[in-house]
Amino acid sequence: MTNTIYDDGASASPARAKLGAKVRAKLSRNPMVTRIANPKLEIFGRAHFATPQECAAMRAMIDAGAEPSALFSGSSGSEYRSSYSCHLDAHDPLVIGLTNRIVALTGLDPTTGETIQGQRYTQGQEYRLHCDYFGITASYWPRMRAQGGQRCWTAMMYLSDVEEGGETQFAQCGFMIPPREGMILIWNNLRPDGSPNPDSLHAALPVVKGTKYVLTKWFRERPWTPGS
Ligand SMILES: O=C(O)CCC(=O)C(=O)O
Ligand SMILES: [Fe+2]
Repeated sequence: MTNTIYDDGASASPARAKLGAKVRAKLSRNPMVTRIANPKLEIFGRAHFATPQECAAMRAMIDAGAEPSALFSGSSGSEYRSSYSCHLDAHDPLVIGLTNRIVALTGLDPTTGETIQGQRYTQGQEYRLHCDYFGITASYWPRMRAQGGQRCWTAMMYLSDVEEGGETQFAQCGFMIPPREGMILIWNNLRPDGSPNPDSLHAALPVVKGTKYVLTKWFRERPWTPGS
């Protein structure tokens, strides 16, 4: 007899649906949070989540730590994501404080959150269309599955305005969001039933003028254990 482990990474999941409902409820009752009305995607925004001083400090952290972005698969070509990125030091007091605030805002379990990633896009740099959830046919999926499973929610904060370009475009949903310093976006990469939502497809459009800085924190369905 073989041991078959049922892989629900690409299907509906009551556990992920429950997680989605919890975060949705928490964000929906926060008067500082706005839901961006769209039938295809659950996405919320909160302006001035971080102060200009905090944003400046985090931009400096990214400038100090930036190295060319690595994509998981490595197969999409170097032009796929041309920004510079780094993992922020999880022991830095500012990073700890911000992480705590993101957790408080969303109600997500802090143990499910990946390390915050900082990214910087200079003129012409972009992050082409992609989904944040994992495809279960990808070579890295078995490892990602063991290390916390699907990415459910994305919290992304703009650390700068951008003079021109650099919008976050949700291509299937017909809208894009211009970067505003201090604003955080939180979206569900899954449908209400916990299955991956292809309409969460998004891109960081090329920066035309100026420099764009963002922080991204992805949350998994289970505690994140990168070392396992
Ligand atoms: O920089 C952006 O606007 C989008 C970033 C993004 O999609 C990500 O970090 O997953
Ligand atoms: Fe993304």
